[in-house]
Amino acid sequence: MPAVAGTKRKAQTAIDAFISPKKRAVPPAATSTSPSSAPTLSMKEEQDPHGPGDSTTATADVTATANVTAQPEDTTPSSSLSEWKTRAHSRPPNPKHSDPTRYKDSKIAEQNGIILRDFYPPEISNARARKYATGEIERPITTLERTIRETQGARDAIEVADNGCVVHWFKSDLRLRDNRALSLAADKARGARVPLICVYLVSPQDFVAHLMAPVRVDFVLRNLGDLKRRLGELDVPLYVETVQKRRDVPGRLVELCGSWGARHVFCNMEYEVDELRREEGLTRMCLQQGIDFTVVHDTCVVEPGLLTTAAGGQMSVYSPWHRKWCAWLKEHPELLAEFEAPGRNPPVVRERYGEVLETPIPEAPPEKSLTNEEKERYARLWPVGEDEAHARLQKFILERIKAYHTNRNLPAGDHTSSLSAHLAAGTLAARTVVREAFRASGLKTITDDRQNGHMMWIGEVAWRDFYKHVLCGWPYICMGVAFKPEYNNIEWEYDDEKFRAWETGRTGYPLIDAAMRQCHEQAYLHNRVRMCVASFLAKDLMIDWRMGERWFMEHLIDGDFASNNGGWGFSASCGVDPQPYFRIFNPILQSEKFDEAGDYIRRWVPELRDVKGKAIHDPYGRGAEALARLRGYPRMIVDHKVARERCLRRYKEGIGRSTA
Ligand SMILES: Cc1cc2nc3c(=O)[nH]c(=O)nc-3n(C[C@H](O)[C@H](O)[C@H](O)COP(=O)(O)OP(=O)(O)OC[C@H]3O[C@@H](n4cnc5c(N)ncnc54)[C@H](O)[C@@H]3O)c2cc1C
Repeated sequence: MPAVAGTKRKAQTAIDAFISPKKRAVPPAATSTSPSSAPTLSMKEEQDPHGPGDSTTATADVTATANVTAQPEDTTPSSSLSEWKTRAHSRPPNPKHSDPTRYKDSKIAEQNGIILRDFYPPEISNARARKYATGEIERPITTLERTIRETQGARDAIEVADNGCVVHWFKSDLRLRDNRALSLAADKARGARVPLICVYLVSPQDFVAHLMAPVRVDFVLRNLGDLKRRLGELDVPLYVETVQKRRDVPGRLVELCGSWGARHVFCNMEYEVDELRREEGLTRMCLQQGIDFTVVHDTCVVEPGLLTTAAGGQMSVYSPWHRKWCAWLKEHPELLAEFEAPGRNPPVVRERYGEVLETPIPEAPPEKSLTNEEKERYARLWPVGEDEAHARLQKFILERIKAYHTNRNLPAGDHTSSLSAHLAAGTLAARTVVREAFRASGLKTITDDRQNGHMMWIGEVAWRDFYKHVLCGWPYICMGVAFKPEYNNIEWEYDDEKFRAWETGRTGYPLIDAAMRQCHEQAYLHNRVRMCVASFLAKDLMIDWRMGERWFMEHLIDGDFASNNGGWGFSASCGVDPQPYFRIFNPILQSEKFDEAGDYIRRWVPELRDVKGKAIHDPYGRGAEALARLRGYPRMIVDHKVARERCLRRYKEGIGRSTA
């Protein structure tokens, strides 16, 4: 990893925790210069012919390398449950997918829209998942880090062309301030007295494969508009292009670099399996074309892999991990140092790259577009841009962070930061928010003190780091299976009617219904109610948690694979450091405890607005039946007591089954 001026950074040891015992020989460095045609990423012969290593969601157990091509062709998206289920899968079956040592028989997951077979093979087998956990199969981050090391010398030898430029590739880091890769790119450009050019490639297939909600696509595109304007003020072009097939994204990037005379591309690392594999392939592919592709850690405060047990093992329990996270920051305060934003480009940029400066931001692809009404509503609710993100952060720190430890669990009112959409899109860095909250705390060190609002909040941001660390260490969670393999044997329900009641907020449990309706309206939910609705789907309805995981991704403005998978795993008890399976949220008690006065329910469930007192939590059971019936509020679709017993039985049976 290149060092960054003013911020001592060390990356290599970080990765040692993930390095598998197997080491490959160093391949000879390629030295050719500018590309004549766009290369594409490809698959090894052992890989799935239907998809490249990819995705932020139910991903393939496949590995992309440079120089081959393979990608799914058809990606017609579908968003409703019935569409998922009626979808015809015309592809001929792949015999490898019936190999039980690699893959499970995925019919149920496929038919219920959990595994997108247009992009990915079936979910992997438990035995194969364990091989990732032990490092027997090399983890994608290990492969990428190894490739970075192996190519370092050859990449360092590449010089900036006299009439060229340096490129920063934006992905989920849509900001100028405190952006590590952008800062490195700007440094390089300044040192060589050449312009900095920025690029963002819109990939509709990635939006579909990664289940990106239309509202999140809209948020990204609106942010790109703001980013382009801000960069434009510095004469830095932001080139945005839609690349229809995601397999063409790497090749197109290389092609653009060739046409701009760029021999250096910088970007920040994303930790989902597809992205790690794509970047690994790109590092080699670029080198073959004489381009130095530099991918660096940025999205976490403490990068994945740095924190291990005393014996060097991976950590899967949050509390001890968090204590280490705090200690690490005490020892390495430079991790909170701000990266410098880019300065003005030299005037030559207008002459040479004038056309790039003028390119527009494309519309959302049709399958991910919003109605005009939705566009206006979300633009009002979720203004974009890094200035907005910083203003939100400062307001939260000034007004609410102090009481965060006492109020954070209350969904009514405004007690949390609502910064998750900005952290997911990268308009704000996690490092920035931790630095600012720490500064405001007036404390000398960051601690795990849960009685202090500032520290409690920083601890929540640490959960975000934790789940990304888990994703790197146990990459099979990207492959359609639970963190805890034995929980893959639980018998789930696939009941359309009940799922529909859940997603439309008509379960008859007021808190659950309020939450789901808020999600439709705002594309956002408070953490407490996320846990409640997730627990209700998985434990009261016994519906496969992965259907809820998908639904969240397709509806949230802050959809983030690692945090979403972590949250669902926590609530359904099959994830990393979850609540025990026998702890089953009682939706009425949760309602009484966290929305005592019923304000949250009354806001989102208008049928119950006039219900008085405690009846708000259970109108049919507590004397408000006539009013609830009159207003058309449904009766409970399951009896919690009965559902609880069924859940305990199913979990026990599932966990007790063979885990092969
Ligand atoms: C089932 C379920 C699904 C979830 N899906 C997502 C998701 O797709 N994207 C997402 O960003 N968060 C997700 N979360 C975590 C959490 O609910 C949200 O981050 C939080 O509610 C966002 O609101 P806020 O910004 O006001 O958070 P604050 O309370 O202000 O917290 C500050 C930041 O810390 C991070 N954070 C807080 N809690 C968590 C947590 N439990 N796990 C990981 N990061 C956390 C977020 O980045 C958040 O913006 C999920 C939680 C559950 C239980």
